[in-house]
Amino acid sequence: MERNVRILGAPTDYGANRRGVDMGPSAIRYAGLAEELESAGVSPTDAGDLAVPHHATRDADAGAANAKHVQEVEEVTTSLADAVSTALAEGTTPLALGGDHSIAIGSLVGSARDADIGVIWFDAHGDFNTPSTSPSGNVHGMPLAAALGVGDFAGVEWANAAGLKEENVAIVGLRSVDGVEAEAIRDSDVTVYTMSDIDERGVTEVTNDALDVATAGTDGIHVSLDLDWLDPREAPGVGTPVRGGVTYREAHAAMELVARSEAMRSFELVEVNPILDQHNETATLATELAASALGKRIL
Ligand SMILES: NC(=[NH2+])NCCC[C@H](N)C(=O)O
Ligand SMILES: [Mn+2]
Ligand SMILES: [Mn+2]
Repeated sequence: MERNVRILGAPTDYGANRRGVDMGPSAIRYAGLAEELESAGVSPTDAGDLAVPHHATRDADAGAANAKHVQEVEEVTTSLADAVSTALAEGTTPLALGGDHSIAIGSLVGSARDADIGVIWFDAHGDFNTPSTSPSGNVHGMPLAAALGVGDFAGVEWANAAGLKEENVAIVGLRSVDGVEAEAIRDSDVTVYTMSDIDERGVTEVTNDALDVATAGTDGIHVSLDLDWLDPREAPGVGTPVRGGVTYREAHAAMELVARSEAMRSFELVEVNPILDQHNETATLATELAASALGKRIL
């Protein structure tokens, strides 16, 4: 049966320091997302953009220094969670377009609402900070901890993805982690595959292991793809680039394994920042990787 994909734009940069990632949904659409998805044999429907609160000033309205704009993040992720769970209930695969990575809280809450899910987090970063451990106060460094209810996020209902188990979460491509954040990840039951693991074992074996972790006993998986997972040479248009990421080919290989698993129930592309990009190449890359994850084949 043909897969119907529902595109959900989440044009927010409240979770990030550098402005511009709120233009990600437009950039990804203009790069030809719908056509790319059609070439993968899926039918996309574009549900447009979620409403994001607007401020005339930003820094002055940031709120708590240890969790900047958390009010706005709550608002956006709550509506994204509803849109994701509605998309799933109506038999479509939600594809959220960020926006910064804080939107993952909404994707995870929505995807976990009526199912037991696993998660693969393709990212240079762990995004496992909490307000008390974050060096920056930027919520895009916290969504995984938020959804799992780690530390300060315990019992924070709007942020916790009900029933999501650390045992079913895999981070792939990690190469930048803060001190206390690293301890929290080590103390958790989340499985981490660093770039060194990819160097040693190859992206295929690592991704297959991550798929095993995320699918074990679950109804399906959420795939969160932060474009800074790739090397900045391939994906320059991101706010927090880190050298030493995966190549274009490695990224496609991983996405093709995601497609082959047929386990993906929800998906997101985050952290594309057109202001920092060159000729929309990072957005274009995002569309190509989405097509691979949704089953595009050469022949
Ligand atoms: N989704 C991202 N790009 N996250 C970057 C997080 C960077 C850093 N660890 C922080 O907490 O601020
Ligand atoms: Mn990242
Ligand atoms: Mn991230």
